[in-house]
Amino acid sequence: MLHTLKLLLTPTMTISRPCSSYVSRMRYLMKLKEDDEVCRGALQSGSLFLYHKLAPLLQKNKNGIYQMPAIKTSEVQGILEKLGKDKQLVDESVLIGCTEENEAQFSLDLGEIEQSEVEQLCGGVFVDLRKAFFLLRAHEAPLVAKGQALLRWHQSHKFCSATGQPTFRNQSGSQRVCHSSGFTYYPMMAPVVIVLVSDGNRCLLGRQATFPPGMYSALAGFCDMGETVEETVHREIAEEVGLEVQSLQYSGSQHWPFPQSSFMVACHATVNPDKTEVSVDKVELDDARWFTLEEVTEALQRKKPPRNPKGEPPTFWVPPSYAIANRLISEWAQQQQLKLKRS
Ligand SMILES: NC(=O)C1=CN([C@@H]2O[C@H](COP(=O)(O)OP(=O)(O)OC[C@H]3O[C@@H](n4cnc5c(N)ncnc54)[C@H](OP(=O)(O)O)[C@@H]3O)[C@@H](O)[C@H]2O)C=CC1
Ligand SMILES: [Mg+2]
Repeated sequence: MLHTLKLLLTPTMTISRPCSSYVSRMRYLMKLKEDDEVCRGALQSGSLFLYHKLAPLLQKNKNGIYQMPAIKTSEVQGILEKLGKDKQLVDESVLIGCTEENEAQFSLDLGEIEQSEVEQLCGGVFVDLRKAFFLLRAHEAPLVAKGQALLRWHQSHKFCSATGQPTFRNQSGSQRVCHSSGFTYYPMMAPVVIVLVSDGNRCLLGRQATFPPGMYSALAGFCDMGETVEETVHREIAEEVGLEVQSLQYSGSQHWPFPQSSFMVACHATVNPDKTEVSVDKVELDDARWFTLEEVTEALQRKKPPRNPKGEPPTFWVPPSYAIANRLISEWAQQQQLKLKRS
């Protein structure tokens, strides 16, 4: 049965694409990761998101909204030919997903080509990823981050760490192999906990010296080898602000591309309301303090870094909506408002 399927999915044939369910899309993507020939065929009929030195290409539509354009592979090959480049460059694309109609989507970095030439022919601009996050609509941010993270991983894993020999990727880019050691390398994310601590009435937010002025966020920290998420939460809160977590509730997760790929596990935590004195670890944090519901509600309404009159202390604001920290802070504010309504 599997053999028959393989024969049917030759690169020159188009896979029949009736309205796809989630399961069929996932199975299709699995197939593309496993079978280089099928993936090559999907690349030819699919589309590409372009990057230049890891900065994604954005286009502004006629309504002034920025989008990350998906450009047909054949079109990109045409652009490469116009620029006198080898159209086989598209083979360096990495698979990042597929549309509801099972059209495969890839990302490709054209960093070796003059940036302005590509921008001119594509009718867009390459924008730093952090800036792109602010410009794109929230649902596009995960895709642009995933594309960049995979390209970055390939760029920094060209050699085997055991033998120093080159590693070779499969067509989809889901792995790299060292033929000398036989090691297979997979794209990795570093697990990180992000925690919104509450004492029942206030929430605790901190800022690192590198944050923009006035921005406070939920506390975060990398998981140590061998730790559970629960253990990391307890340790990080003890280390960074000197408090003991009493209870913990999972909220959600997010892939975070900065500075390298992290897997953010977001939780709400409570501490004993009689033991809330904060002792900040000044190596990790510039400041950490308790905020009231009123302060947090106002900060959530400030969409962008607020402008400050010279000499005034910076206005308090929180990370934008694409960051999972914002979700934790919004959830806490909603819970507090509900509590107030009920009392
Ligand atoms: N999406 C969101 O809403 C938010 C995301 N974040 C992200 O969470 C991440 C972790 O937060 P942060 O408070 O900095 O973490 P930590 O509190 O763990 O402190 C960072 C320090 O941990 C050490 N460290 C241990 N393991 C790693 C690793 N795998 N990669 C990098 N450093 C490591 C480094 O110290 P040393 O070099 O001394 O060993 C580093 O300076 C950051 O990448 C940040 O961007 C943070 C807040 C909001
Ligand atoms: Mg931290």
